[in-house]
Amino acid sequence: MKALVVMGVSGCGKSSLGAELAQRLAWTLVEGDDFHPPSNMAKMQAGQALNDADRASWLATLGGQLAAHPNGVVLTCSSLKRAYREQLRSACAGLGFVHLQLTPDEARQRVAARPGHPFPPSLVDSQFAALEDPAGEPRVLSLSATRPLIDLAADTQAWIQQETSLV
Ligand SMILES: Nc1ncnc2c1ncn2[C@@H]1O[C@H](COP(=O)(O)OP(=O)(O)OP(=O)(O)O)[C@@H](O)[C@H]1O
Ligand SMILES: O=C(O)[C@H](O)[C@@H](O)[C@H](O)[C@H](O)CO
Repeated sequence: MKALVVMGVSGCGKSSLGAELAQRLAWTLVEGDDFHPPSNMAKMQAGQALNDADRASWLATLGGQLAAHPNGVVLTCSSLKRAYREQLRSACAGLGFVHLQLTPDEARQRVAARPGHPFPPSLVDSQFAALEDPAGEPRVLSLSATRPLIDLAADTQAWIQQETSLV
């Protein structure tokens, strides 16, 4: 496995774990949020949740990013719905997903504690409404997002090794 998506609702820790993993694995880090079209950023800043149409071109761009880094890539991307994950899988065979799970209250607290961040706490509920649990899909690791970052990174690394040795 040379490509991994760190997924989950806003505030779950995608950027934190993604950066840690990219450094440990010496893989390229692709921050999904950096690839939103300006219209998506404007919508979120205005307190409106993104819909399928808003996310479609963004996911296509992110699929291109995965394919562009065959030597190892960690992508941070909410990937809330199964169809979104399928779109990314179709761009990158063998793609793995690490799902950082936390409760709505925990997510709200984390998002509220980040003043200046473009994603408003008022949108957290819409993230949970859109979320389709990836458990049971191929190559998915679900972890509790409230565990220490170094433990999350270590468990993910062990899982990648295990998945890779099965190929
Ligand atoms: N394992 C952890 N334990 C405690 N706090 C954490 C952990 N991981 C991240 N955080 C904190 O939670 C907040 C959100 O983290 P981060 O920005 O990485 O989430 P995110 O999923 O990338 O969010 P978004 O998608 O909204 O950008 C930050 O303040 C971060 O320091
Ligand atoms: O699919 C989505 O609704 C978006 O990707 C959001 O999750 C945000 O981009 C991100 O969490 C903001 O920081």
